[in-house]
Amino acid sequence: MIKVSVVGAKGRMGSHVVEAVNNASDTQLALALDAGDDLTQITPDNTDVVVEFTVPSVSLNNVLTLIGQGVDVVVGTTGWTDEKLAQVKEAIAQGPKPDAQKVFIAPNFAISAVLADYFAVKAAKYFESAEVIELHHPTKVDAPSGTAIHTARGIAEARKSAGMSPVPDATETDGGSRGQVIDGIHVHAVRLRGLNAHEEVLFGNAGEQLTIRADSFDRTSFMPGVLLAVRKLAGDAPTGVTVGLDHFLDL
Ligand SMILES: NC(=O)C1=CN([C@@H]2O[C@H](COP(=O)(O)OP(=O)(O)OC[C@H]3O[C@@H](n4cnc5c(N)ncnc54)[C@H](O)[C@@H]3O)[C@@H](O)[C@H]2O)C=CC1
Ligand SMILES: O=C(O)C1=N[C@H](C(=O)O)C[C@H](O)C1
Repeated sequence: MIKVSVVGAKGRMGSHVVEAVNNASDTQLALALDAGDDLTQITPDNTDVVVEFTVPSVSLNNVLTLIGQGVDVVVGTTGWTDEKLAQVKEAIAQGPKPDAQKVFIAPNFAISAVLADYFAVKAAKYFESAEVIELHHPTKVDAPSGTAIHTARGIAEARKSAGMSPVPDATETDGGSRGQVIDGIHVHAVRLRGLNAHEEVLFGNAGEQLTIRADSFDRTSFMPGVLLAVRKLAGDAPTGVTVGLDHFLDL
């Protein structure tokens, strides 16, 4: 049995993870902690893998603490920058198991979203224009979504590798309607009661358009991916920091 502790256990995602861990035949819940709890209760004696779903403002500190505790971590919280990833790598190097520590961060655990992201990167070099629209529930604290940032960066990287010019855009006045520009790709965020987590990637050429859309209607959609990551970390996942569930899929 894989012993799993959950940090952020009272949240929308954390509570689903607690249920998924309790229901799976090869995992058992160790500790379920939330804001105000002492994470140093989590040790290699009681936990094989920690799942962290909290808020972007605290996630880095939680991960650094958990590395210090010598436990492997699956992170679903958003807000990861290159600077934060560098701090995680440094903490691993200075931590109790520099050669064995595993930290896995997924912008999105839903297979639909991971595949949409993958297909978007494949399509990117064939289209002159590309824009990303993410649509979420109105209780989400961050915008744009971590997934949309990841998708935009992937498209930008593919365009750069293909030697493409910037996307065409004749806008002269913009009060914010053109969205946030991430590595040259415009990203738009919608917040609407009734939605859960959705993303559309729009590609355009003269006379044609490709739309790639992923819809997570319910948070249960993330749980197979979370459990896959837990099993990989307890098994043959690489040491160090890995970003993206695509690394654990046969794509
Ligand atoms: N990677 C993925 O597939 C997904 C990622 N997310 C991300 O997961 C994060 C959490 O989302 P939700 O569960 O919807 O948020 P939420 O607000 O429902 O839950 C966050 C939980 O973290 C707790 N928390 C706050 N500070 C804490 C601390 N210092 N230590 C421990 N717990 C603390 C809160 O009390 C709350 O229970 C967000 O960044 C969201 O974007 C959400 C869905 C899927
Ligand atoms: O907050 C959410 O709900 C989600 N957050 C993640 C993100 O920001 O990409 C993943 C998914 O979109 C749901």
